[in-house]
Amino acid sequence: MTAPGALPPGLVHLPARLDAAAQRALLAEVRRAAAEAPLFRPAMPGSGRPFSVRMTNCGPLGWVSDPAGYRYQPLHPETGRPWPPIPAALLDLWRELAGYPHPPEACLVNFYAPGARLGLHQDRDEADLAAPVLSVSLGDEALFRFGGTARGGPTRSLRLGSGDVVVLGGESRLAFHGVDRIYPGTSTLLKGEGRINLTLRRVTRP
Ligand SMILES: O=C(O)CCC(=O)C(=O)O
Ligand SMILES: [Fe+2]
Repeated sequence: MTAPGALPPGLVHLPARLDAAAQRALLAEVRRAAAEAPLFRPAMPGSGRPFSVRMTNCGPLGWVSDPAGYRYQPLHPETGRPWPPIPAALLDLWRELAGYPHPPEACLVNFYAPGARLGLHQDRDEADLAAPVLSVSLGDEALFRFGGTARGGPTRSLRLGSGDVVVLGGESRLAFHGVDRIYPGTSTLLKGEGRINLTLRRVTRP
């Protein structure tokens, strides 16, 4: 599935960076966070078309999307409460891997049920593009597609498994990327089928 050859500069894939115990511990943290800040279904700006992915957030800021647009906000759109804190294990991972001296402000939690996908996009709602985007996968495998920084350019695919970390930094910070599909039944980490992706981002300039 993965095209041969090196990944583009700034795109780092660390397969199974978290071992099984670390994945279980992180999943327990994510469950606690989702109990406090329930998953919600975002909608596309303008059309209001619902995402197939459900989301929640941890951290001082959370990413939301609704007919009014994409934005970061400090409060959950449905409960009106602040997002729970980012799990310490994720902050440690950021310190180790981000190459950026300030903490992330948002941890977007994406839940992909079988059939969910995320179209090709750039992560560009952040003011400080010097910070990378760092994401961790938990649960079923996913087909992750990435390209360059121009829409419509060539793309390649990478299969992401549970515990994998992907960093989009440097020249790849604004690379187009998305998730074409997940592969139900390829992991036993979650109780049922599905995939969780945790995406850490610095939003504001320090
Ligand atoms: O699920 C993934 O691996 C990617 C998620 C993503 O690109 C995003 O939330 O912006
Ligand atoms: Fe993204």
